[in-house]
Amino acid sequence: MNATSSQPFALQGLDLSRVYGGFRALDGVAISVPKGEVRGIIGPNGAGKSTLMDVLSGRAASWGGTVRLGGRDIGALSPRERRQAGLARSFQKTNVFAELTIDEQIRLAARSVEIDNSAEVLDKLELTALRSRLAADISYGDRRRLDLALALVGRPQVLLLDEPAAGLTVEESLAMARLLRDLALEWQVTVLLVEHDMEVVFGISNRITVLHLGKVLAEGTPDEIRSNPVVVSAYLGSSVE
Ligand SMILES: Nc1ncnc2c1ncn2[C@@H]1O[C@H](COP(=O)(O)OP(=O)(O)OP(=O)(O)O)[C@@H](O)[C@H]1O
Repeated sequence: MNATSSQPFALQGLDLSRVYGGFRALDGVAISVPKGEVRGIIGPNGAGKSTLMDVLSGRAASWGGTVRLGGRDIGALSPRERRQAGLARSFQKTNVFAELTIDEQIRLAARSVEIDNSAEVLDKLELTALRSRLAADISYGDRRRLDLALALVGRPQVLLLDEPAAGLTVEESLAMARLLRDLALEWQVTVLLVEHDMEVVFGISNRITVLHLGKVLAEGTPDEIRSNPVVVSAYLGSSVE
C-alpha cells in the first residue's frame, strides 16, 4: 500500500525534532503513513515514542519539523484544532470521567465534532449494552474500549494510540488488536500505535517503525523488522522469534 503523489499520505512527519535542555529526544524523524494503514511504533524505553506522538498530536510545547494531515500542514494547529481536522489521540492512561455514564461521555465528545457517529461507535466497540452505566462501574477492559470510543467519535482520519493494550489480559489484548485491525479496514482509519505488547504490534501492523535514541532505526513489514539484525541486536533480542 503506497501513497502516490496524487494521493497524499494520511499522516506525515518530516524532520521532526524535540530537544529537552541539550538532549535530543527526537532527532530528524521522518514518518509517512498511507491511508488505512496500521503503523506500529516500537523501540526501547526512552527511544522517543511518546515524544513523537506528542509532536504529531500538537501536545509538544516546542518542536521542529513539519506535520501534515492528508497533505495539509497542521503544524500551527492546537491539539483541539488537530482533533477537529481529523487527528484523534487516545492515551495510555484512560481519559474517561468516572462519574459520567458512557452515554453522557460519548455525547460530550460528539458536541465538538462535525459527524456524529456515536451509535456506530458504541456498537462497534460493544458498549451499547453498557451505555447507561457509570464509567466507575465498568471493568478496566471496558474502560479502555470507552477511551478508544471517545477518540473515534467524529470519524477521525487518523488515530494515535499510546499503549491501548496496557493492563489488559492476554485475551483482552488480542481482542483489542482484532478490533483495531477491523476498524482500519472497515472505516479506513489510519492508526499509529505505540505498544510494548509485541504480539499485538506484530499481529496487526502493516508496517512498523523502530525508534532508537530519537531516530528511526528501521522501518518495514513485521517480517522485515523481525529479521532485521540491527533491530534484533538493538531492541528485540529473541522476544518475537
Ligand atoms: N519533560 C521532559 N523533560 C526532559 N526529558 C524528557 C521529558 N520527556 C521525555 N524526556 C526524555 O526524552 C526521551 C524520550 O522519552 P519518551 O517518553 O518519548 O520515550 P518513549 O520511547 O516513549 O519511552 P517509554 O517506552 O519508556 O514510554 C527520554 O530520554 C526521556 O527521558
